[in-house]
Amino acid sequence: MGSSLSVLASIAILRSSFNEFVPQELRSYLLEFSRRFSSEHTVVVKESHEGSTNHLFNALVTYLGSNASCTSSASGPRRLTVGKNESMKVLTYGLDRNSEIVDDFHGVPMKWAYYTDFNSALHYELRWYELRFHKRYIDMVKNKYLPYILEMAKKIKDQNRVVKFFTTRGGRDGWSSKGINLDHPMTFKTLAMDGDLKQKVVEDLNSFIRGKEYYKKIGKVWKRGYLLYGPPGTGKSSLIAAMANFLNFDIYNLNLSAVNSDSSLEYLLLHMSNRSILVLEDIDCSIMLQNRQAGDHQPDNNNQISRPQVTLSGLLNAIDGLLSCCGDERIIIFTTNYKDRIDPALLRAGRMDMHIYLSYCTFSTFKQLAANYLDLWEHDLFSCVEELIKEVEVSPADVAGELMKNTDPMTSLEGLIKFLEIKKSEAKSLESPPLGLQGHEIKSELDSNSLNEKDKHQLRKSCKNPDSGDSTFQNQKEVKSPAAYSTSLKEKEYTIKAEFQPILEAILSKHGDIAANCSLHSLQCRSSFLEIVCGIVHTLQATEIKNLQLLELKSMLSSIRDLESVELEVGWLRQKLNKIIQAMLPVEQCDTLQEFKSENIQDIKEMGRKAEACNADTLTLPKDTETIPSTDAKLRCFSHKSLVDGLL
Ligand SMILES: Nc1ncnc2c1ncn2[C@@H]1O[C@H](COP(=O)(O)OP(=O)(O)OP(=O)(O)O)[C@@H](O)[C@H]1O
Repeated sequence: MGSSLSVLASIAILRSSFNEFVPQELRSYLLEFSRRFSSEHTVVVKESHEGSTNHLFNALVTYLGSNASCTSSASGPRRLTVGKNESMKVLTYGLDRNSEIVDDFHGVPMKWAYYTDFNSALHYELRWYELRFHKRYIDMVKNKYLPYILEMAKKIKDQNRVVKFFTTRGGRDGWSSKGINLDHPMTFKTLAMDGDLKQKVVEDLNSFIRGKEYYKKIGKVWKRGYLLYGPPGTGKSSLIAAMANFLNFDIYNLNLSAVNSDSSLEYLLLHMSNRSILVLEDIDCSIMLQNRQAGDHQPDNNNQISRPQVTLSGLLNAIDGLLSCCGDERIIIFTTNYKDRIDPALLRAGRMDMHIYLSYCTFSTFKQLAANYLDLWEHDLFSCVEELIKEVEVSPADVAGELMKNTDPMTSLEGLIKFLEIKKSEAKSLESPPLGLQGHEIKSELDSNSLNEKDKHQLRKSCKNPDSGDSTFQNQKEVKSPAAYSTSLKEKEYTIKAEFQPILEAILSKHGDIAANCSLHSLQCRSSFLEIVCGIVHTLQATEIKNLQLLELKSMLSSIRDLESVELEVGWLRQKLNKIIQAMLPVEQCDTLQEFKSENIQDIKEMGRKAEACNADTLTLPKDTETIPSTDAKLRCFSHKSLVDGLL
């Protein structure tokens, strides 16, 4: 055994010395001569092929390098190169020049050697691989082995590459050029998800990845869509990171509201790489798609030109039109806090293949979080957490936040229990609000986009009867205490006057984040604008309609138009105001007519006196033109009279 090894070693040394010391021309000649009498076939793979990069050569660098790093037998190479590339997660190996390796393919030895030669005239290093195998395997090499190398090299690269994160701010600007490394540590192991949902997602991803042939067979583009929905902090972004880490797919995060046309969207999609995840977060509020099907520039009903954006049809085409065929292994993910606000066309099967609901924290989710954060699988306090968590709605993010506060399990769990108890009492106080107007009443008043008969009746009544107290908007003093809303306001992060907080909460809970699409980016500016909205609602609530001046309402309307010009979604308030103004117009007219009437009664009396003085009836008008009313005046007098009569 020992002697045969030393013979093999000597042969290897002789061969490499031959390669190193015998000039290339002579080597080629001798090799060519020996091949004539050999049963072996040789295939040469050069670095460049027909003037361009040879992908097979690059695949061999990866494939043979990976094989060489695992081979420790005598068939392995004598010298290896090793390095760490920025785009790779691991060390990568390669054959050093004049090294050889034998790869076993279905029991057939495939003998590889790597050579280099420096061309001093061109100052260029030629590099190539040579494969030697028995002649009878020529078909196997051509049809199976070489394609296998291409596929395996791709797999090895895909497994080891660093996941990148790309983002964009505008369409034509394209994606951030190199992307940044996605260092998100979330994996399916650390992601807390209920029951077998996690398993189902993993299986779905696996069958998608393995499904290339299947997709080809059924004539479907190799892509998959997921809709992730659920309250804030339930793990939608974490699930995306876990998917990207699991598949080693790059993430392309697209803020649709920053893309200003369908063609810009096309441009972005065409410039995404394969094996990537396109993420459209908060799809319900990143863009108003429903009414934007006709074109990029859609004037709204106030004759204002809205900022050009992507249309619904543009987005649909991007997801499953011809455009979607321009890539392979693509995943598209929509996230939303409000599934019901998404156009059904976007959700149908084939576009969004799997709808995944991320729920508030359950006991099972909590246990996974406790294992992650505290290395804790059982504890006496778990039963207490289990009882509380059934009764309150807290997100995994909230629970994770509490568990992170202390590394001591007991202190951490006690902190969490305290937090859950506070949440529970907050929820109770919301269920039984103080006397007077309740939050949902404000909501329902603000909700109705059109005045129904009851509204009109109430409006008329409140205009006629100042003391009825039955106005459309109730006094703000009666609204729930701000404390009851503090948590959700904190989540939205807007900072506004304390007195407006309940109003903002009511607005956000009904209409969602109306500032989500706002063209102003800082929270401070958005908060100031939201404060204006709250101010208008407050005035409407606190003032009897009869005391509101038309002028004041019109000035509110123009403020709302300004707010809409910075993309604040206050259409609901504009419509309400318009209705109020329209309903108030007859009242205003009535006031004018009253004034008109009393003026004309004076006129009529005056004319009567003049007629008596002239000793003539009202139809025989005085000759004196200065005292005779003009035809216009007569007509006015009659029409006033008829109007006055009508009013009296
Ligand atoms: N299911 C979960 N498993 C593990 N950690 C979680 C989970 N959900 C939330 N977290 C923790 O809470 C943080 C915030 O969660 P994440 O951003 O994923 O929620 P989200 O649903 O995307 O929220 P939003 O709707 O506000 O964007 C995460 O960084 C993670 O630490």
